Amino acid sequence: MATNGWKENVEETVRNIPREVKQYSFQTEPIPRLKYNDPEVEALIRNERPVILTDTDLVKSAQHWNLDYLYSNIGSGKHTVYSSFKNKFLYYDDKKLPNFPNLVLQTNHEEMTFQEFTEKVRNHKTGDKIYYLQQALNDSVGKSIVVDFVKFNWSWITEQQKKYKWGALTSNLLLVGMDGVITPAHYDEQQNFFAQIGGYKRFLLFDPSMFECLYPFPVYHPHDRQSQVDFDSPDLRRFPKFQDLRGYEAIVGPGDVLYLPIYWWHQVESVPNRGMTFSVNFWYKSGSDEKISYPLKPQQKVAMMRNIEKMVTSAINNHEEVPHLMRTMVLGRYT
Ligand SMILES: CCC[C@@H](CC(=O)O)C(=O)C(=O)O
Ligand SMILES: [Zn+2]
Repeated sequence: MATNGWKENVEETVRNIPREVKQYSFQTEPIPRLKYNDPEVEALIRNERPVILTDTDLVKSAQHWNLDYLYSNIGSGKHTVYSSFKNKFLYYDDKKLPNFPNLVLQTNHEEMTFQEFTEKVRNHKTGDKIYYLQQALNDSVGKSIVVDFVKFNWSWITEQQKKYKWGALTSNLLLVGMDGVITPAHYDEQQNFFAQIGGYKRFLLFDPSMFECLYPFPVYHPHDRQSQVDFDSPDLRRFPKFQDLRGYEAIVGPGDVLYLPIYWWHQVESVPNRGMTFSVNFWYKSGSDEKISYPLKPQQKVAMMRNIEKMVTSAINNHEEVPHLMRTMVLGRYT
């Protein structure tokens, strides 16, 4: 069975790819790339610092997943597929759309079988929409996919979950992207072991303290947790602190697992002209801090700001009044 890159020299490829990816206005430094049993790994994960782990065999049983194999084996269930005329797939929460009836969305999503998705990919011509399948792996998939899934290195990842006192595994998202798809900068409220199965992805990561440089949409907005800043053409009048942004960067290839800490911002780009990408993420609820220690960590301040925004929005009972109240509270008083 053709494997999609597991036979390549991933180390050498990830060393050479940086020349192929987009350059942005901000500086980045490399994310450490270590063997899973390197003594440094534990301190990095315990301190919620990102690290790329090699040789975990976490998803080695899926090394043969490619379009043909999934077409023939994933079954006839429906999958959520996002489509866009551009390459950016800015996430939105459907439940918050009613607040913004005039919001222009760059993408929309539809349910289709993997076979329908494959047809769209195979018949794609320049100028057509591009597609990004993003589907939680569940028991609707075919038997051989279940077998591959069961053979993931669950003993290793469950050992990590226990060691770092994380909460429950909430989902495994299967991500199948066409060449060059981009998930713009956002943060998630879960710990994430991001496993790359096929193709190469470039990760740009930013510490939770970069919240003030990335200007997320309001909590009640469909694009909650996503940055308002267009990295390709930043509006520095509205978002001046974007000029102070500093980040981390790395390429992940087949077999790599990125530990993506909760609340860390990330932008993810399928490396252009290297074909489709196949990934599975492992999202875990974060553990509860035994005791609060001061000063608070940046991620704790983000959680606090989110709670304040949620409380104000709910108490004032009209999201259109929130901006004025927030400005009244801060301008001229805390500025
Ligand atoms: C919907 C999730 C997309 C993924 C990024 C990517 O691979 O495009 C991500 O952001 C994450 O795993 O947290
Ligand atoms: Zn994410």
